[in-house]
Amino acid sequence: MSTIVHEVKRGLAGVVVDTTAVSSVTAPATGPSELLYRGYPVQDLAARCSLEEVAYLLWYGELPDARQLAAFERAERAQRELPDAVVAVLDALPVQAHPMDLVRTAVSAIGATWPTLAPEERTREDDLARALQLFAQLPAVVARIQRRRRGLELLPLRTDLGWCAAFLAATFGGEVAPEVVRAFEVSMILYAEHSFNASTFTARVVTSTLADYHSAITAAVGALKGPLHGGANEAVMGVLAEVGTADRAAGWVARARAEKRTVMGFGHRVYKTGDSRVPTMKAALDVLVEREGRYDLAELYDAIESAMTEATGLHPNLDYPSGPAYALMGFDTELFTPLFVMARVLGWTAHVREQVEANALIRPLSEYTGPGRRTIAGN
Ligand SMILES: CC(=O)SCCNC(=O)CCNC(=O)[C@H](O)C(C)(C)COP(=O)(O)OP(=O)(O)OC[C@H]1O[C@@H](n2cnc3c(N)ncnc32)[C@H](O)[C@@H]1OP(=O)(O)O
Ligand SMILES: O=C([O-])CC(=O)C(=O)O
Repeated sequence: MSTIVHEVKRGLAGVVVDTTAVSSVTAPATGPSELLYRGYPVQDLAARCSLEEVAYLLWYGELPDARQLAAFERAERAQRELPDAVVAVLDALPVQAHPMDLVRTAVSAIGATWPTLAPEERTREDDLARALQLFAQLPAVVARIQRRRRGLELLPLRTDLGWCAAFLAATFGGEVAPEVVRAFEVSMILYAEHSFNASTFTARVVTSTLADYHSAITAAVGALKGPLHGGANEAVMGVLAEVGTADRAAGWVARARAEKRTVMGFGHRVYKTGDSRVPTMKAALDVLVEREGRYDLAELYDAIESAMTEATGLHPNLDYPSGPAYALMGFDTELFTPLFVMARVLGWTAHVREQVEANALIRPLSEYTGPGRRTIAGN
């Protein structure tokens, strides 16, 4: 009997599994990397567009004109209130449950308020209606989780404000300063999409079985929770707290290296010369540092980055600046990855549709390494 030996690509590293027109990540071995959403550099989108415009771009392929944007915003604002059934599910769960567990449950519960369609009944319009409702309602879910954790009275989502400003107002109350809203919006635009990362790939795997939209997104939330992926923005705060002060950074990094520890917020599967999104997010963080006078945090941030790059050659990824930025905005650390979900639902949706429209079941092979053929004892 001949044994077939497959070439094993652990972690699918370097494997191109499909095409995509949603975004491109260019990461040369030397020189700067680049991220384009449907052809537009993400830095330009972050500088010039609202999150709603970026949502439209990712889902429809083009930036909206004024009329299209107004209609999109109107439809989004009209759906911000959570269905009673979803509120009941969320409020029945422990207040101190991890917010990612609550968000994952909320996505699934929102999905259960929609009818299940046979695969042949599924349409692009219906999926995008589900996606728009989820995008509109995630701010209510996350604001509710944050305020319940703090024992604060819940606030309704205002409909006279854009998605970012309405979310921040519902989370923190009162008028949120425009520079804080802008820093938050930049983070959302940077987090919105990143090709075949683990959570997006998860959404595509689930979609490839012809499962529904909310099943794909619920699974993607689960994949994002892990600290090697979206959970790193939460875990970065542990690194900053452990190091404590800038003068301790070099010694801490040397010890982490000796202990072969993974330092959260550094390294990337694709970017090896630096994450193209980091400078834009660092500039947003700097605005918040200036506003809050937290120069100690900025010094600590820089000291860890320098020590890591010098000792390991690893560069920060987007989670490194976004973690402290969310802390300075006033979110609990456990809320950081749910914020990532709120943005990445845009990219997941675009990929779900791309997968549906040119589907091939995703089912790789494995190389078996267990015992050879054997007989059950006594037979
Ligand atoms: C928005 C995002 O999701 S970005 C990613 C967020 N995740 C993190 O910040 C978690 C920390 N980073 C990591 O664990 C990794 O860099 C990953 C998982 C992101 C990428 O990992 P991979 O592509 O598999 O890189 P790989 O593990 O091959 O790393 C190459 C080498 O660098 C080391 N390395 C990579 N990242 C780190 C890190 N953050 N800290 C310490 N060492 C690291 C690895 O141990 C490995 O060393 P070795 O060759 O001696 O074994
Ligand atoms: O692409 C990746 O592997 C992780 C990442 O940066 C993202 O999802 O934004």
